[in-house]
Order: sequence, then C-alpha cells, then structure tokens
Amino acid sequence: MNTVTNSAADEFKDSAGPSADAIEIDELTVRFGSRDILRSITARVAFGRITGLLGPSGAGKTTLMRVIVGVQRFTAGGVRVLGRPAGAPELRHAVGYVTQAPSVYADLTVTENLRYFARLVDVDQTRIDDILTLVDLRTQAHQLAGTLSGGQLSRASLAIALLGRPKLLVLDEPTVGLDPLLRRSLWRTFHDLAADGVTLLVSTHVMDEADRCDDLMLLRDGQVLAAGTGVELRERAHAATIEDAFLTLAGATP
Ligand SMILES: Nc1ncnc2c1ncn2[C@@H]1O[C@H](COP(=O)(O)OP(=O)(O)OP(=O)(O)O)[C@@H](O)[C@H]1O
Repeated sequence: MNTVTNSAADEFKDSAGPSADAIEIDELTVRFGSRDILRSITARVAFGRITGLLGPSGAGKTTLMRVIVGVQRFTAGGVRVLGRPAGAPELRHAVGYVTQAPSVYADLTVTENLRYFARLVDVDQTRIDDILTLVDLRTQAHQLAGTLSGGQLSRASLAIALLGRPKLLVLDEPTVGLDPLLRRSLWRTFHDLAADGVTLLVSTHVMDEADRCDDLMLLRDGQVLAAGTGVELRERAHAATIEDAFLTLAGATP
C-alpha cells in the first residue's frame, strides 16, 4: 500500500529518546472558569499504535486532544508530543488533527480542497493522488465536497490531515454517524496507517470501537480511570466487555 511515512519517519521517535512515548502527559490540569475540566491527568500514548480515548460525552476527550495538538492552553502540568512540548512549531507537519466538524470547503471539489490545503502546508501536489487512493476517494476526486456522503466527508477531512505526512494523527470521533460498513472501512485505513508507523489517538464514545484499538484510555469527569490494552482492562475489572469494564472501573472510583 501507499506509505505516508518517509525516510525521516523515525526522526521524532529517535530524537525523543529510546524510552519516550509519542505522547507524555504529566499532571495535566485544564480549568475553565472555576471548573477543572481535566484534573491532573498523567498518561502515555505509545508510538505506532492505535490508542482509543474512551469516555462519555463531556468527559474531556476533545479538551485533551486540543491540548495535545497545541490549540488549548492548560492550567498546570506538562504535555510532550513526539519529544517536543505540545504546540511546538516543529510539530506543525508532524501532527494531524481531525476535528468533529468537517474541515473541507463545500464549494470546492475533493481535489481542489486537497490542492488548496497542500499549498498551505507546502506539500508536493503529487502527493494528492496517493492520499486519494489511501482514503479511497478516487471516484469522488472531482465531486464537490458539499455533495459527499457523511463517510466520504470524514475521509476527505482525514485526507487533508494526512497531507503533511503526520507521525501522529489525532482523530476526534471520526466515525460518529457512520454506518457499520463505513466505520469498518475507516478503521481499516487507521490500521493501515498504524502499520506504516503512524501513531493514532482516536476518541469515541462507542464502546464497541474499543476492540479495534491496541491500547485504551478511559476518561471520565476529566480523569483517567484506567489505561491499558482491552484485555488488561477487562481482566482488571473481571468484565466480559469493555463497556462492563468501564462501568466497573467507574463505579470503583469515588
Ligand atoms: N471553552 C470552554 N469553556 C467552558 N467549558 C468548556 C469549554 N470547552 C469545553 N467545556 C466543558 O468541558 C467539558 C469537557 O468537554 P469536552 O468537549 O472536552 O468533552 P468530550 O468528552 O469531548 O465530550 P463529547 O463526547 O460530547 O464531544 C464539558 O463539560 C464542556 O461543557
């Protein structure tokens, strides 16, 4: 398959140090007004794996992702991304972020959108063809983005995030509203990217998507309830499913 990594693929991993993780969060607190939205979070995201950020609506998933990509100020603690402080200028191309809202221009075709964003991030236009193949949008290449289906629109947003050859992809609920077939094919793309060495952090509140992740981080009320592989979390909670594990672990926390 097409590769999104390049000869400098391990540049960040190497410079981050052999024991470093892709994301290192230490005692992170984010306060809005008088309310702590993230409460002294300490967590790690391993290189080259898919980590699922799971939690109910309002748990703080988007806020945490915004801190990681460097667009949300934090109150206390520290966050290092690919060995640099979150938001550092040299991370601009290395980190791709797909928000819940589609980031494409409805009145431009898919290719025109990609050409436009390719110029912004100073990426070779020839890469557009490769990315269209990767996200399976070749057939829609000349279709106006405003006429795409929900799943195609998600893929178009993902395509834009891939332009800068990110080493880390942060995806905020990328499969929300998609039918099971589209969800499955999007997850296949995520696994292809991880196989190419990309680190993915994917938020969801759909518990059955947890089984598609290598690692999980369970977030509730701005705190990490538990982190580990699905098997580890199920064993820890003596639960048959991640959903049950989440409920058990949430119940065990005051
Ligand atoms: N700018 C802000 N000012 C005040 N409160 C905020 C702000 N942004 C988020 N919040 C609050 O922080 C909490 C966490 O929000 P966040 O969007 O991070 O949750 P989430 O887990 O991503 O939820 P969802 O799954 O519904 O997207 C919510 O209670 C939200 O209302």
